[in-house]
Amino acid sequence: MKTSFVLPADIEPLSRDPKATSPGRRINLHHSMCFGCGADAPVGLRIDVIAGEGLTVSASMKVEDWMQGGPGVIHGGLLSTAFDEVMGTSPLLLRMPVVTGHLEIDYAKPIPLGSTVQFTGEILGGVRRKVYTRAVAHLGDPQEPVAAAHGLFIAIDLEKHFAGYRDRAVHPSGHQNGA
Ligand SMILES: CCCCCCCCCC(=O)SCCNC(=O)CCNC(=O)[C@H](O)C(C)(C)COP(=O)(O)OP(=O)(O)OC[C@H]1O[C@@H](n2cnc3c(N)ncnc32)[C@H](O)[C@@H]1OP(=O)(O)O
Repeated sequence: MKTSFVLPADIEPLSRDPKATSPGRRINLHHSMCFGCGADAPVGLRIDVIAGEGLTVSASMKVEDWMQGGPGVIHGGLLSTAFDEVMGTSPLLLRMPVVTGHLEIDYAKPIPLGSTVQFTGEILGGVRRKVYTRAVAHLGDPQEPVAAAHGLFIAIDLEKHFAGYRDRAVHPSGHQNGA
């Protein structure tokens, strides 16, 4: 699939953390109200990202009617959100919390409502705090990708990064902190 994404020349291999989620198990370190993965989010993708071997992950997502963009097909921005979730979860195999720094999507074919998108993702390597990832989406035949993505994720200190925002967090009860 064509892409304009270029990996840096100084990219280095990264290693799976020995305590990372075992292959075949859901990576579940995020929170329940997340739009991408949360089970309690009132609207969301509810994507389960499954650890694979090495630095790989997989996921699937049923394309529901509310995800429509063009008539009968998924909205492209929503697909990019799914890629963000799949790739953004993968650095937890390094036991490294990250946020998205840069995301690129290559759309190859329309994705019909009612289909199930299968994602495979992998960590390609890193430079300092930067983690480079790639993911591919297909509808059942891995030889027929419908889209692919590259993501650059930046390692963060979770407490510092979200300091000043946590009082706005919405909880499953529907209440905000302090409300
Ligand atoms: C925790 C579990 C996660 C589970 C799954 C989550 C999936 C969903 C993920 C998301 O959607 S996160 C929400 C969207 N992203 C954000 O809100 C991030 C907003 N941006 C920031 O907070 C800051 O810009 C950021 C933390 C990414 C970086 O700021 P810093 O001040 O900490 O670092 P700095 O600016 O020095 O950048 C660090 C390195 O990244 C590079 N960099 C940063 N942004 C870049 C960019 N956009 N493109 C290319 N490189 C970038 C930067 O050049 C530098 O490279 P070098 O090491 O080579 O100097």
